[in-house]
Amino acid sequence: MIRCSDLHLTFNRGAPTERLALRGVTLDIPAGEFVTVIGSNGAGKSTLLNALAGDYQPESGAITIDEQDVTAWPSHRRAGLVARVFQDPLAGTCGDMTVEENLALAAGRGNRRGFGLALDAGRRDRFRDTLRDLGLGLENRLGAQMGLLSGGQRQSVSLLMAALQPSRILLLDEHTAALDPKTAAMVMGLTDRIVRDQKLTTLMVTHSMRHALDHGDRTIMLHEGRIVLDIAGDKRKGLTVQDLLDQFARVRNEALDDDKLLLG
Ligand SMILES: Nc1ncnc2c1ncn2[C@@H]1O[C@H](COP(=O)(O)OP(=O)(O)OP(=O)(O)O)[C@@H](O)[C@H]1O
Repeated sequence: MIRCSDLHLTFNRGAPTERLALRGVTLDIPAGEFVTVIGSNGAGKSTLLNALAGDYQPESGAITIDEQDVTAWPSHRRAGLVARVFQDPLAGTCGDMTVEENLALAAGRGNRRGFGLALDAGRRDRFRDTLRDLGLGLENRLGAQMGLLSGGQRQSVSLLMAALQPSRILLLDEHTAALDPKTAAMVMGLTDRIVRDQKLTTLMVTHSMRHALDHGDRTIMLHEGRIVLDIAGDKRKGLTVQDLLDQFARVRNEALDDDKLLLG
C-alpha cells in the first residue's frame, strides 16, 4: 500500500529556475493496485516516482509504504521495498555484468547480510527457467554481458529483476517508450503478468493513452504538479483514448484561462 499525503516538492527554490514540481499530491493506492499515470511534459510524473523511490525529498507532506512512514528514508533504505524500471534500457541494470549476475544482484537486494552475486547450480537453474518463460531465448545467454542485449531484452530482464526483489512496490517510468511497438506490446504483457503474479502495488508513467487505459486498474492524470483526474472501475472502462485527449485539452485550457486571469 502507498499513501502520499499532501506532497509538495520544489526544485531550485528561490532561484530564477524555481519549479513547483509537486503542489499537494494526495494519493492512496491499496496493496496490489496497478495505477497508470499520464500528464503532459513537466506535469510532475517522474518527480512523483522519484519521491516515492526516495531520490527526491518532498519539502512537506508524507509518504507511507505498507504502513511505514518512509518520508525521511533515503533511496538505499527503500531498496528492499521499491523496484524500478526506467525508460532507458541502459538504466537500472549493470551493462558490464552478465545477465545472471544482474539477476543475482536483484535477488539479493534489500538483504543486508548475503551478497547477492553468489551463484550456485540451483540458483542458475531457477534463473534459466524464469528466462525461458520470456520466450526470448535468453535462457541460453545467462553468461552474456547485459550491455549486449537489445533494448526489449534488457527491459524484460529488468522486469524479471523487479520480480526477483523482495519489493512490494513497482515503479515504471515510461519503460516501453524506447521500444518498437511489437516489443513494447511484449514488454507490457510481461509487465501485466509480473504485477499480477507478485501482487505488486504499481505506478506506471506512460505517454500512451492506449496503454494507460488498457493496462492496470486505475488512471491518474497529473497537471502542473496536481492530480486533475483519478478514475477507476466502470467509469474507466467506458473511457476512450479520445475522452482522455479531450480531458487533456480541457485541463490545458483551464490552466490558460487561469494564467489570463492572473496576468489580467
Ligand atoms: N532535477 C531537477 N532539477 C530542476 N528541475 C527539475 C528537475 N527534475 C524535474 N524538474 C522540473 O520539475 C517539473 C516536473 O518534471 P517531471 O520530470 O516530474 O515531469 P514529467 O511529468 O515526468 O515530464 P515528462 O513527461 O516530460 O517526462 C518540470 O518543470 C521539470 O523541468
